[in-house]
Formats: sequence, C-alpha cells, structure tokens
Amino acid sequence: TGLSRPQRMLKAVQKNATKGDPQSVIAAIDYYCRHKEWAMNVGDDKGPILDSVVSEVNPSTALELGTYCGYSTVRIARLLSPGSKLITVEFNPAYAAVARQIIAHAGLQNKVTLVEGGSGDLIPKIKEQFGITSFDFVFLDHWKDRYLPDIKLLEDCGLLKKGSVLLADNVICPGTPEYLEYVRNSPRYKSQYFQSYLEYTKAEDGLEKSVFLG
Ligand SMILES: Cc1cc(C(=O)N2CCN(C)CC2)sc1-c1cc(O)c2nc[nH]c(=O)c2c1
Ligand SMILES: [Mg+2]
Repeated sequence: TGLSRPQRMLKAVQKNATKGDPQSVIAAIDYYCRHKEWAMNVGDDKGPILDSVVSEVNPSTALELGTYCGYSTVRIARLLSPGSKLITVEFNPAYAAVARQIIAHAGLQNKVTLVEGGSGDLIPKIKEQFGITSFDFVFLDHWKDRYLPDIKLLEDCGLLKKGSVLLADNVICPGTPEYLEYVRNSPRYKSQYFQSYLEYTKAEDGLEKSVFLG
C-alpha cells in the first residue's frame, strides 16, 4: 500500500526544504498540507499564535504532548534560547519515526528530546529521567480526552510552578469541553482564548492559553 501520509509529508520536506533551515521545513509542510493533502499540524493560522506565546514565555524547559510529524516541535524549538530544552511525547511509533527525521532536517535535534509512549505513563517519570523540576511551557496537542487528566497529572507530579504557561490546541475542533471548563473555572488558572481556524481550513478552532497561578 505504499507510503503513509506522514511518510509522504517527510518526502515533501526532504525534497523542498533546506537542511538546517527550520523556516523552510515549516513552509514545506504548510504548502504540502494546504495544496496536496491535509494533515493535523497546528498549521499556519494557529502557528503564529503558538510562536508569539513561546516567544513571550521564552521557556528554559518546554513540554509538548503530541509530536505527530514534528511540525509544532520545529515551530517551538526554533524559538528556544541556547541551552533550553523541549521534551516532546508521541504515542505512535510510526509518527515518532517521521518526526525524528523532520526535526533532524530542521537541524533542531540537539534542542529536542522525543520520547515514545503514552503521556499518562511518561509524565510521572520525567523528573527522574530528565532531571527537570518544572516546565515553563506546555503545548497540549495529543488527544482531546487526555488534556484534563494530563494537566492534573502535571500538577500532582509538581511539574508546574507559579507562572507556568499551558497552551492547548483544538479546544473548538475537535473540541475539549471538559478541559476548557476546568481551566476557565479553576482558581488555579488564568485562561485566555485565541480564536483562529482549524489548520488549512475555514472551520473555527482556537488555542487556549492558561497560566498556572500556583
Ligand atoms: C483528525 C482531525 C480531523 C479534523 C476535521 O475536523 N476535519 C474536517 C476537515 N477536513 C479537511 C480535515 C478533517 S480535526 C482533526 C484533528 C486536528 C488536530 O489539530 C489534532 N491535534 C492533535 N490530535 C488530534 O487528534 C487532532 C485531530
Ligand atoms: Mg492539533
């Protein structure tokens, strides 16, 4: 049955993007997914909002839940200051294999640690495995039903500190109602909605930014 959609995306990156140039990797993926075949990257409508939040936070430690093909991994890692680290978690080994190659094509492999496995299993092991005490920034983009349990896990594992910023994709489409209800009503978070569009479409979607108050 030939190549998978992620593998076809990888080929497009290897063909059209310049090695070591993250912006060309981002542009090659956006062109492919807008004009050839749709894929669930955060994309070029929501991407600049992600960029602005990452730049504002300038995290020393960042966590991404849901790597997929590494598009948002590249968007985040290209903005990190020297010495900062991004840990990205991917459940699907086929996605992880493609993401490693796309992250390497961008030349960002030294800023990124890709961990394969389920977020629920990995989060409790992060402190001991990576010597990280807390995350300055967390991007939630894995599976809508894991957003709420995983932030509760991050809280319980002491991986959030006063001022930690959570940014969640797809809060409208596919939608994460329980997560939104929690972060918008909990006294422990200050939340803000950034309206945008589902990647490469005219459908509404948006990002929810939530600051942990401690
Ligand atoms: C798979 C999928 C299908 C969607 C949709 O409404 N579609 C109608 C319009 N056509 C064009 C595309 C398909 S939206 C979406 C999606 C989008 C993300 O950003 C995701 N991020 C993380 N994890 C996910 O499971 C995830 C799913
Ligand atoms: Mg998404």
